[in-house]
Amino acid sequence: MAISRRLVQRFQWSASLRDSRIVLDRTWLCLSAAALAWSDYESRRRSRQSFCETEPGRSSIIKFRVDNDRPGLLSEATEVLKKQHLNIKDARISTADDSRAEHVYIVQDKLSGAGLSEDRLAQAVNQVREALRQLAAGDCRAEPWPRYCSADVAKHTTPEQGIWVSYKDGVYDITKFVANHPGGTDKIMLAAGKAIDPFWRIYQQHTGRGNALELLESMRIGDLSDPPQADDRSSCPFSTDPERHPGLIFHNNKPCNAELPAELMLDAWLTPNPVWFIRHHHPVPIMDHDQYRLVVDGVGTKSVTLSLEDLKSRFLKREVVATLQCGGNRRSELDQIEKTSGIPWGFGAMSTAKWGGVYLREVLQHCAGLSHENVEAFEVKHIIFKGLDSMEASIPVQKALSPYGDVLLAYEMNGESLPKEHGAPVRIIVPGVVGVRNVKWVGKITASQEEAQGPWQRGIAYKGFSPNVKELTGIDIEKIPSMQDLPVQSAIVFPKAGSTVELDDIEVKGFAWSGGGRGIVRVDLSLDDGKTWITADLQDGKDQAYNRAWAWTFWEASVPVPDSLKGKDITILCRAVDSAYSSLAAKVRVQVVAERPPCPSMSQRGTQPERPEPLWNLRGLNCNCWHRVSIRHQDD
Ligand code: HEM
Repeated sequence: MAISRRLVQRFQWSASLRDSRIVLDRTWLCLSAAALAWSDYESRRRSRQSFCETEPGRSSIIKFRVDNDRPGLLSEATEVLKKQHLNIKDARISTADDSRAEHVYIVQDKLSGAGLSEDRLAQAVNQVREALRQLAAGDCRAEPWPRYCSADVAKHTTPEQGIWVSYKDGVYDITKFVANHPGGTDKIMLAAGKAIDPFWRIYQQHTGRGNALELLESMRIGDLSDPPQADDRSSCPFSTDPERHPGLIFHNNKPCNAELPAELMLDAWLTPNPVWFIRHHHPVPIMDHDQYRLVVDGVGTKSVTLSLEDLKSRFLKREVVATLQCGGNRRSELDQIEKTSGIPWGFGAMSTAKWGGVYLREVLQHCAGLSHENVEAFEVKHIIFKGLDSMEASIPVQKALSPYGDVLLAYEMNGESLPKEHGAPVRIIVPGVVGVRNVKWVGKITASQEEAQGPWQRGIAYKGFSPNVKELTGIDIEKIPSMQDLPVQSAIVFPKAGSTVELDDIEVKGFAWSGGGRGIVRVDLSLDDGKTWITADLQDGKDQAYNRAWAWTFWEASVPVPDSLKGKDITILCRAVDSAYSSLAAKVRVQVVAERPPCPSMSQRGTQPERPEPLWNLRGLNCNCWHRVSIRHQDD
C-alpha cells in the first residue's frame, strides 16, 4: 500500500466543487491499480472466477432407524454427524411409534459445501453408524433423494398443490419462499412447475456470492430424472458486457456487481470512472448512440421523443457532483447477525462523480409541458424511469421538479462521455436518493399517478421491515413505502481492519455522506466504545450548499492512544452527524421521557445508530450504524 500511495501522489486526479477543471492523468489508473498488491489482484481474480462456477450445494440423505428413541437423541446424533465433517442442512424425525423412530439428516460435505460422492457417503455412513451405536441401538443408512421427472414438477404450480421448480438435477418445493423472494413474486412464479435454469441464465446474480443457491438447496425435495441440457455458452446474454477494471471487488459478474476497494476510495474525491462501483440487474444493453431515442410521456404531458443530440443542443448543460450509494451498502455487517438475502457488500457500494447533462425538470416542464398546474390538475405523483435493460423505478414528482432537487439526465461522467457500464448514452441521476432510482440506459420517462411497477419499486427488494419480520407471507408489501432518501452514513477507510499501528497518535481517515442533500456537520471518533470522542477535520466536500450537499465529505483525524490502550487491541469507531441533527434530538427526548435506562435500540448517542442489531432487516438495507474497525497497537 505504501507504494500505491506514493505513486498516487505523483499522478493527479484533481477536481473540486470550487474548481470545475478536471485533470485526469490517464496513466493514474493503470499505475495506481498496478500499485495494488499483485497477490490481492490474483485472489480477487480467482474469487471472481470461482463464484461464477459455483454449483448448487447438492445434499445427501442419511437415515438413522432407532430402536428406542428418547428426547435429545436427535441433537446428540447431529453432533456425531458434525464430527464426520458433515454440514447438517436439516434434521428431523420422520416417523415414530412407541419404541421405534426414523431420524432423517440432510447433509453436505463441510469442506466443499457440496453433496457427497458415493464413496464419501458410504465411508461417512460407516463412521456415523459406529458412532451412533454408542448412543442408541438401531441402524444407519444413506438414501437417495426421491426421483421426479419434469412432468411431475409441472403438476405443482399453485400453493394448494405446492409450488415446485427444478434446477439442474434437483427438485425444490418453493411454496413458502415465494412471498419472501427479493426479486418479487411475479418473477419467481414465472418458473412455477418449470426448470429455473433458463431464468437464472438471465439473472445470474443467483449463482454469485449471495445466498440464493443455499436457500434453494434448503428447499430440496428430490432429484430430477430428466435434467435440462447444459447451458449453451454461446447464448450467454452477458457476452457483450464491457471489460472491467480488475481492481474492483467483484461479487457477481453476470450481471456485474462490484465495489470500489477501500485502497482507492480516498485517493480522489471524484471516483475515477473505471473503479466506480457497479450495481447491475441485467446485461449491459447495446445501444447505438445515433439511434438512441428518449420518450417522455404520461399524464399532464405532451409526449415528446428526443435524441441524444436534442438533449445536448436544446438544453443548457448542467453539472452536479453527487455520490450514489446502493441501498445494500454495508450489508455484510448485518449478515454477521443473521444472513439477509442480498449481495454481501462491504462499504464500497458507493462512489462519487461530477455528472454532466440536462436538468430533468427542464425537459419535463419546458419540453413535455408538465407545469405545476398540470401536476395539480392531473394529480401527477410519480415520475417513472424505464431503462433499456428493462429496469424500472420511480421518484416522487416533487423531487423531479424541485428547483433544488438537481435531478439530471446525465450524458457525461467526470468530464467524459458516460461509459457504457454506467448507463450510456443517458442515465438518470437523482442526488441524495438510493442508487436503484438512478436508472441507467434510460429510454422512457413517464409522469404518472402511480409509482413504477416491478420488484425494485413495489416488491421487497428496496423496502424495510422490522428485525422481527423473517417471513413475509400475509404481509401487504404494497403498503410499505419504497426507499427514497438515504440516512446518514460514515466509515473508517484507513487504517484497515486487522492492521497494526505503532505511533502514539493513530491517523484515521474516512468518508461521511447523507441522503436528501443533508451536509455533514461533524464526524466523531472514539477508542472507548463511545465514552469519549474526538472530532475529525472535515476535508473535501465540507463546503457544499445547504440541503444540496449531494457528495460525500472526506475527513481525517489524529487520535492519541491513551496509555491504557498502548500495546493492545483497539476498536476505533466513527459516527457522522448531518445537518438535520435528527437522532440527537430523538436521544434527548428519550432520556427526558424514560425513567429507566432506554433499551439498546433507543440509546443512540449520535445521528447514526449505535448498534447493527436494531437495524437488521430481511433484505439487509440501510446499514448505517457506527462503523467499527479493530486494529492492534504495537508499543515500542
Ligand atoms: C426458485 C428459487 C429462487 C431463489 C431461491 C431466489 C433467490 C433470490 C435472491 C436471494 C435474490 C436477491 C439477490 C440479490 O439481491 O443479490 C433474488 C433476486 C432476484 N430474483 Fe430470484 N430466486 C429464485 C428464483 C427466481 C426466478 C425463477 C426468477 C426469474 C424469473 C428470479 C428473478 C429475480 C430477480 C429479477 C431478482 C432481483 C435481482 C436484482 O435486483 O439484481 N428469481 N432471488
